[in-house]
Amino acid sequence: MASQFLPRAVFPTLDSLPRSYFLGHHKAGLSKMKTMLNTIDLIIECRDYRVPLTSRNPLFEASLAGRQRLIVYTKKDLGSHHKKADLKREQIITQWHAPSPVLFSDHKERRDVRRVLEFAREFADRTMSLTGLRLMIVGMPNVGKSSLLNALRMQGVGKGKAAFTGAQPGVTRKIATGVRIIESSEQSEGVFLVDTPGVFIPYVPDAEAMLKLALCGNIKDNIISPTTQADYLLYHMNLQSPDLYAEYHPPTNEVMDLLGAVAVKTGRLQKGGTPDAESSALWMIQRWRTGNFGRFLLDKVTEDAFEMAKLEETNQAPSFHQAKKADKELRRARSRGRNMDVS
Ligand SMILES: Nc1nc2c(ncn2[C@@H]2O[C@H](COP(=O)(O)OP(=O)(O)OP(=O)(O)O)[C@@H](O)[C@H]2O)c(=O)[nH]1
Repeated sequence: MASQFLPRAVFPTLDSLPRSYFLGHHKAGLSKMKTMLNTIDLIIECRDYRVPLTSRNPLFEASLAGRQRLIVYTKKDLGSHHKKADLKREQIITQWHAPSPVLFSDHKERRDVRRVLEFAREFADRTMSLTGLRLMIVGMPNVGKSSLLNALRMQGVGKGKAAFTGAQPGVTRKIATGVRIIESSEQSEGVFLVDTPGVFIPYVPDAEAMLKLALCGNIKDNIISPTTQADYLLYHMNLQSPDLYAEYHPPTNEVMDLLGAVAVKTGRLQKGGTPDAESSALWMIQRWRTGNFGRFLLDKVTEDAFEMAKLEETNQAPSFHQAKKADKELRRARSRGRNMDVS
């Protein structure tokens, strides 16, 4: 009888992974956001549905504190199957943030976009500002801010794209002028939404969190080796079901075996017919990011998970200075060829 496949219960800790991706335009964007706060009536903070704990950026808590905020979990279509368990999970996430309002969105789903618009409309009606309401959309790089803005504008005022979007982070580099998403009415001059550049966490103490953010596309694909990301994806796919990759390989914990099979099946071969592991890894990652290798979360959602994560963050949080120093040391060590990551 064939032995039963056992997925890895934990992913090995990769201490050598970079933990920072805090770029110049992130810092500049955040400073500018702070100076604009007194002209903003409501913040829409976007987080990724697949990583509801990990895509929270503590910088926003510190910098935008005291402002009214709507939290929108984007890319719902990549994590939800619209089943009972998904609704239960969404209830738990909503409770994490009480009393702040929370919505879940797929930018292509009219109903989800309408809910965000309705929230903005009601907020505008309550505020009764004669000069119009100004909203600012913030969040990690590539979380879907500009896509949501475009969807809100299309549905709200029937106008096309106002912001560029793209599959890699860093498409929006500067804070734009507000775009109208709701027409003026008797009560107000309408609602305007200001797009902002994505801002990454200055230092991510947990290597696994960095892998999650890489897989979700919050950092560029060349920061962490694609084969390491694919290995982490394989770890999660195995926890869901090895059937997710059944057309390529039988259940396995060996990423190179799977990548070899993917390379052969998709024609990703180098000279002499050797499998191109890196390009196969990138292909796998892209496929998952478009919902074609399983739709699932990388964070575990439980009632107390949010409080626990915040507590851990307080215990772990190094200062900005420490974070920068640690990252510099790491980069130096990597360039000397020590502490290479597993791939
Ligand atoms: N499946 C799915 N993809 C989405 C959704 N929202 C955005 N995306 C995709 O995610 C990628 C990033 O979207 P953007 O809107 O450019 O993200 P951003 O947050 O503005 O990115 P930065 O400019 O880096 O800050 C694009 O490829 C979008 O098509 C969503 O709800 N579902």
